[in-house]
Amino acid sequence: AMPPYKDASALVEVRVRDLLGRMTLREKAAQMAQIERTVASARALTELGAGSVLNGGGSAPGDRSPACWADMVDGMQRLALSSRLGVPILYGTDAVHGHNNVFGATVFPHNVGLGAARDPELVRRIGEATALEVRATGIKWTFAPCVAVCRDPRWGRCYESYSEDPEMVRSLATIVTGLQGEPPADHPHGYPFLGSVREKVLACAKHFVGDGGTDRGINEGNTICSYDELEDIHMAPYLDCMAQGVATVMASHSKWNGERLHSCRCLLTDVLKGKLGFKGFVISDWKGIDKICEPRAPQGSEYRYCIAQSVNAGMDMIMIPYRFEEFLEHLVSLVETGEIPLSRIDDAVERILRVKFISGVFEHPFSDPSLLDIIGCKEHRLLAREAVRKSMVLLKNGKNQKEPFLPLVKNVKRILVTGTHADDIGFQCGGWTVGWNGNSGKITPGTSILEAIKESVGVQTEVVYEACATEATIESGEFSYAVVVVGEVPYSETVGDRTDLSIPFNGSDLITRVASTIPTLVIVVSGRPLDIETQVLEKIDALVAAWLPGTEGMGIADCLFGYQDFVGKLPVTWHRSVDQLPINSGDANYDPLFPVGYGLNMFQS
Ligand SMILES: OC[C@@H]1[C@@H](O)[C@H](O)[C@@H](O)c2nc(CNc3ccccc3)cn21
Repeated sequence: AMPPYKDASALVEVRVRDLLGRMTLREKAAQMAQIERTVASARALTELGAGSVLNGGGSAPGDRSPACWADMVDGMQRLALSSRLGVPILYGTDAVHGHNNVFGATVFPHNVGLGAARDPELVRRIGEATALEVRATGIKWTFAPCVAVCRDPRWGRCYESYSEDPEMVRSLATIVTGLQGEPPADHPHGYPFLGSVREKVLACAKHFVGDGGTDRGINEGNTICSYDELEDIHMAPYLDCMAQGVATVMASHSKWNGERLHSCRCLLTDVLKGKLGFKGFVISDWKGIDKICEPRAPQGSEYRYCIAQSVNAGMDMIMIPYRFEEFLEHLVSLVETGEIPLSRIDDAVERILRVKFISGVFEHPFSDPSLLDIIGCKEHRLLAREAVRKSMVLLKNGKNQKEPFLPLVKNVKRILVTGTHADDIGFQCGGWTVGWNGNSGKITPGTSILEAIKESVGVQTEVVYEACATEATIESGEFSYAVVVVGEVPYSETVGDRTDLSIPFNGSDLITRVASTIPTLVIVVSGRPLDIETQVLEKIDALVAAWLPGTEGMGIADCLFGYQDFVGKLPVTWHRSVDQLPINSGDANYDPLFPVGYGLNMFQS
């Protein structure tokens, strides 16, 4: 007869119990390992039975086409299914603003822009579209949403946070339902959920907990606050994710009052699994356990100790990603010596198997080619365009109260478009796009801001474009107005940590040169507020924060030319000077350049 764990009609917990009972200690330990795709060999997947595979940011197969991805994942699955018990892998990827590693995928605005749009239903629909594009490549798990509450824009991951306001972050946790599907009303609290095998993916709430609150915004740094503050500001969004049946949680590299999250039993086990009742599994971040021995010993050393500390603290799956066999030897040995109780291993594997059974991967282990052409489809790009439009924040509109500068007039004779970010898809997508840190240029199909402006103006209008307008051009006269598009180059994680938030590439200088002669709209393409000096702000006629809009630049033009009004409001404080940081709504003597919630419509000025 068919063993219960292979019986799709059996209860999940019955299947978990049956399979767990058949596994050797080594097979259990292997299920707790997540390895990188470049080391996912037949030995790792068939002989040793690693539980999960991921691609690190930017790591991609072949020409990174959708078909290439699906073939890769299916190939790995076939290897896993040939293991002794035929336990399929869960393949995970960072689809954090669309399926951003895949060439041709729809790239949505990063989270800070969605925070400006403040539309929970829109975010749910983005989750739905993202899930479909991820499933089209045979992948069933994304390391999203990041529910960080960013309290200091010097943090390199500020743009991955919806807002500095925990209530705003909580309201946008609806992406979990978009990604996973809506659990039934009687769904048990904390239990993982997945709606449809074909169209939904497992989500991962990250990074637990306090990643956005580190001192001076230092990535992987130390969040110094009381337990109440940690709970009220940084932990609150996890309740909303769990209420939607989020299947996995990723631990943060950061520390809380000096205690490293990756080995913090209190927060990972007593709070998350105990008090909050989380029944999915907790995964480490990339080489996250390697740092546990610091500062006593260099990261990556004392691996056995790091494994023991982390697993005993409640880590269920380790994103190793390269030292799999070493990990396996140590973990088996640690259980044999009793340094890690077998009951802890059984708890971890039970959680992992529970999520795997829930995900349907036992019944549907392979990709669904019929979904392939949904990647980057028109409908998803229109959804992204709507998100871009709703994320635009109008910060200045006219030099005096009576005459709004926007909407821009379409049928004018001649306009100037200039700035480093006017015609660069890579820049407008930001980090975690095709490459881990993102790139510049035509990295994937999309519409740049310049192309969107050209598409929107009248046929007689001459659009003059120079990345860095020369004096000769500026003085050549007859420009009805200029659009200066400046901002930050793409970055991710620590690479994005800044103490200086001035506009790169001498953006302020370009703005001043243009605005001295021509009526000027400035668009800032950035993952966070940048320094706008008073004299620059006074010189320009209008200012729009575009955040990191992704591939659908038309959404920006929709607002600039008045097809739709501006609805975006600041999700983060726009500081006057970095000397004020950290500065958050609710602070005493809160004196920002623009407060959280600020945003004009085009009739205001
Ligand atoms: O990509 C997996 C995780 C991601 O989900 C986490 O949010 C993030 O903290 C994270 N950082 C890395 C490190 N990525 C990396 C990429 C290229 C070279 C080396 C490391 C991996 N990951």
